[in-house]
Amino acid sequence: MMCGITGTPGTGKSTAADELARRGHTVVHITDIAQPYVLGRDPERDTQVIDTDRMVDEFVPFDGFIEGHFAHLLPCDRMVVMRLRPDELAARLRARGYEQDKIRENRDAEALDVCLIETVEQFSPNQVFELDTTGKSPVVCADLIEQFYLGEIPASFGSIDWSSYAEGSL
Ligand SMILES: Nc1ncnc2c1ncn2[C@@H]1O[C@H](COP(=O)(O)OP(=O)(O)OP(=O)(O)O)[C@@H](O)[C@H]1O
Repeated sequence: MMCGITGTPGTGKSTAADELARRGHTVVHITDIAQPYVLGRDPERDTQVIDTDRMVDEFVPFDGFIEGHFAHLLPCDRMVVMRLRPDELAARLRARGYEQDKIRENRDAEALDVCLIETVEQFSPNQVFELDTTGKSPVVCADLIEQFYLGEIPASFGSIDWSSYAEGSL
């Protein structure tokens, strides 16, 4: 059983995944396997361009958690989409030193459910768990992810509406 953990940058994916690793689960961070697939840099978006097609083709599934923004492209059995209220997300990205444009792009993507939509397009409803992390500690987030992984809580998504946060001033 391989469970993907995806979400907008800053929602706490790697922090929760590190907690799962501390509990003894096998955890792979996509950032640790992506290097051979880097095609170059997109200066406008200040991000690396990854050959995701080749990465997906060469990926070998395993038992555990695969964490990262592209996890929903991989052959996961279950998917967790981590969410964070957009104003909180913007504050976190500001604290990380992100440029205003990048904060706005990610805040708006979170407000408009971009990651969730991409995930539900790839998986069936009984595979997707949308986790609102707002106000939850990394330990509580890891607890909920673990319970979903073990089948102790059901798939669910679609109850969040943060559209009013999109395109507002920062
Ligand atoms: N549940 C939480 N509560 C409060 N702060 C958190 C929580 N989870 C993560 N953080 C903090 O938020 C920041 C972003 O967390 P993290 O790096 O885990 O996000 P991410 O989704 O993996 O981001 P990226 O996709 O850019 O790697 C870090 O400073 C981290 O300490």
